[in-house]
Amino acid sequence: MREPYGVRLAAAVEARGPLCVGVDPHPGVLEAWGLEPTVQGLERCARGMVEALGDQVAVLKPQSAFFEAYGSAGVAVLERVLADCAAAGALSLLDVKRGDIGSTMDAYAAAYLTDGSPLAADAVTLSPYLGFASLDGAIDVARAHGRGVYVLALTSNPEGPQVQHAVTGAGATVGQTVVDEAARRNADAFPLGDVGVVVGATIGATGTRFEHLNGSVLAPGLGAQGGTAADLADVFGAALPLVLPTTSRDVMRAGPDPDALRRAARAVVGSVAGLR
Ligand SMILES: O=c1ccn([C@@H]2O[C@H](COP(=O)(O)O)[C@@H](O)[C@H]2O)c(=O)[nH]1
Repeated sequence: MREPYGVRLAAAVEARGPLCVGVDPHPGVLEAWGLEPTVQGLERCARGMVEALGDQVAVLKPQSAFFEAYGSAGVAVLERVLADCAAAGALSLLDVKRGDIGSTMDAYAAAYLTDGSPLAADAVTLSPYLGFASLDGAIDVARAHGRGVYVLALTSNPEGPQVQHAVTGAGATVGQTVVDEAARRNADAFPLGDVGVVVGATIGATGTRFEHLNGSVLAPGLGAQGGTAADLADVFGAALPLVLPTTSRDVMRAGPDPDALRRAARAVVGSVAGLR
C-alpha cells in the first residue's frame, strides 16, 4: 500500500529540496539540444532529463502536450518517461490539465491515477472550470491509490486573471474559491493533504489566502516566463513552506549535458530553499 501523496511529497522535498523540474520537450529545446523534432529526438530529450535529474529533484513534471504532439508514438514515450521517473525515485506530476463532467473524469482518473495504467503518475494537474466538485471522483481515485492532484487556481499566464480574479456570487474571487475548495478536502491531513493548487510565480500579490490550504502549491512561471525566486516571497508570503516551484525551459536549456542540467537544477533549489 502506497503512502498518501502528501506524505510522499513532504518526504521528497525534505530529502531533495523544494523543486519540480518540468520535462517539456519543446521543439526549441530539441533544436538547442541538437536533436531533430522526431519521436527519436523527443525520447532522447525527455528520457535524458530523467537520467540527469531523476535521482536529484523531488518532482519531475512531464508536459503531456509535447508528447501528444507526436501521436501514439509520443504517448508511448511519455509512458516510458513516467516509468523512468518511478525507477529513478522522483515523483512524477503529469501536466495534463484535465477537467470534464464527472463520468468522463472517472475515465481520466482511470488513465492517470490508477495502479497498472501505463500513464499513471504520482499526481496530475486538473482544471476546475466545470465546477470544483466535478473533480471529486478523480480526487477519490487519487487518494485510494496514494496519488495526488493539483487544481488550477491562479495560473501564471497573463490571460488568467480575466476568469480567476472574477468575484463569485459568494463574494470571493474564483482563484480564492478554488484554494478554499482544496482546503476543505485537505482538512485534518498531515503533513499535507493530497489536493494541491496551481498558483503562478508571476501573478504578483493578489491577497489570496492560503492559511487553511494544508496542501502543496505548484508555482510555475520561474525563468522563461519571467518569474524569480524573489517573486515567490511577494506572491506567497507566509505560505512559502507550501510552495513547490516548478521550471522547465530554464533548466532544460542547460542540456543536454547531464552535469550542466544538474548544476542548473541545483542553482534553482539554492535560490528558493533559503526563502522557506
Ligand atoms: O499556470 C500554469 C500552469 C502550468 N504551466 C505549465 O508549466 C510549464 C512551464 O514551462 P516553463 O518553460 O518553465 O515556462 C509548462 O508546461 C506550462 O504548460 C504554466 O506555465 N503555468
